[in-house]
Amino acid sequence: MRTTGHEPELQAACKAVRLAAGLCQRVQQVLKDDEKTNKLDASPVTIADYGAQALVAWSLQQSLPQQKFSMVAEEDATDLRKEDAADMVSSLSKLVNAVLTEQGADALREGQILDLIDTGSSEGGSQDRHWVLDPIDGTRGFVGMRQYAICLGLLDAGKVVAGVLGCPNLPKAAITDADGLAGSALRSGKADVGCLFAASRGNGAFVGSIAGDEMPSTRINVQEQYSKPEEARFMESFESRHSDFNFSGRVAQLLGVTKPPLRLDSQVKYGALARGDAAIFMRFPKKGYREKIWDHCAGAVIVEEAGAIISDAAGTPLDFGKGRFLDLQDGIIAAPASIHPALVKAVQEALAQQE
Ligand SMILES: Nc1ncnc2c1ncn2[C@@H]1O[C@H](COP(=O)(O)O)[C@@H](O)[C@H]1OP(=O)(O)O
Ligand SMILES: [Mg+2]
Ligand SMILES: [Mg+2]
Ligand SMILES: [Mg+2]
Repeated sequence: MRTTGHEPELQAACKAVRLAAGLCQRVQQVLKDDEKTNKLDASPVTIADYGAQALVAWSLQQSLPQQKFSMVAEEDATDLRKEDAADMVSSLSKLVNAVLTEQGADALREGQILDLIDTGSSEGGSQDRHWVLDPIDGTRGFVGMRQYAICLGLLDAGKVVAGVLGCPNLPKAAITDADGLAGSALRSGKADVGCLFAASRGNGAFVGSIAGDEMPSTRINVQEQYSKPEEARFMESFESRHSDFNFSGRVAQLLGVTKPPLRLDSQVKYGALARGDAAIFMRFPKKGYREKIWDHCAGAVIVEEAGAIISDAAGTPLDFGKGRFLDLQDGIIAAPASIHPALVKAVQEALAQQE
C-alpha cells in the first residue's frame, strides 16, 4: 500500500480488527463444536460482541498512544454493570484475557474491560476524529455460521477517511455465480476463508488475508462495466426482515438484471462489491428503521476507494457527520460509478410505482 494519508491509523485499525476477529473465531469455534447450538442462549454471542469491542478499544489506544481517543460503537456496558451480570462479566473477562495474554499483553481487570467497552459512547459528529465500530456486524450470520464482519472506520470532520472490514468467513476466492445460486448463505468452513479489507481516502482499496500481520496489499476494484444488464448480479441482506426483497426485485427487473441476488449477512457485502463479486448493493429496511453509522462507515470508504458510489435511495451521499445515526431516505444503494445513475433511476421508478 502507498504510505501516504492515514497510514498509521490504517495499520492500527487492521491490528485491532484482527485481534477482535481472533476473539470472534474462538467463540464461533465453541458454537460450532456444540451440537446443541440451537439450544444455547444468546450469551456466547453477546460476549463476543462485548469482547470484540473491548479489544478494539484497547488495541487502538495501545497503537496510537499520542492520539486523543474517541469512539462511536454499537455496544455499551450498561447491562454488564447490573448485579445479575456477574457470571457473564466473568466469562467475558476470561475470553478477553485469553486473547490478550496470547499476545503477550497483561491481563485486564473486569472493571477495565467494562470501561473499554464504554469508550464507544461518543456521539461522533462533524468535528474532530472519531473511530466508528461495529464489533460484530451481522450477529445473525455469526450465530448461523454464515457471514459476519468486524467493521472499523475513522471519521475526520464528519468524513470517513479510513475503513477496515474483517471478514473471517469470507472465501478468499471471488464468489461465483455457482456459489450465488447454490447457497448464497456461504456457510463457513467450506473453503479457504478469511479476508481483511482496508482503504484510506485517496489511496485505493486493498484486500489481504485476515491471518498473519501483513497489511492488505492486493488492490481491488469494482466491476467497472457490465455490457449487458443480464450479466450483473446484485447483493442484499441474507435476512428478509432487514431489507424489502420484493422491492429490490422490482428494481432489479427495471434495470434488466435477471440473475438471482447474492444474499450475504453484514458489511461483508461491501467487501464483496469492492472486489467485484457482484455489481450492485441494495438495502431497503422497513419504514421507521434508523440506520446507524457503524453499519456502513467502514464499508463506505472501501467501496468508494474501489470505484463505487454509495448513496441513499435518492442518490444523496451518506452523511456520517450527524451523530450516531444516518439520516437518509428510503434505503442505501451502491454500485460502480458507471452503473449508479441507472440504479438511482430504477429505484425512483420503483418507488413511484408503489405510490
Ligand atoms: N430490523 C432490522 N432492519 C434492518 N437491519 C437490522 C435490523 N435489525 C438489526 N439490523 C442490522 O442489520 C445489519 C445486518 O446487515 P444485513 O441485514 O445486511 O446482514 C446489522 O447491523 C444488524 O445489526 P447487528 O450489527 O446487531 O447484527
Ligand atoms: Mg451492525
Ligand atoms: Mg453489531
Ligand atoms: Mg447488534
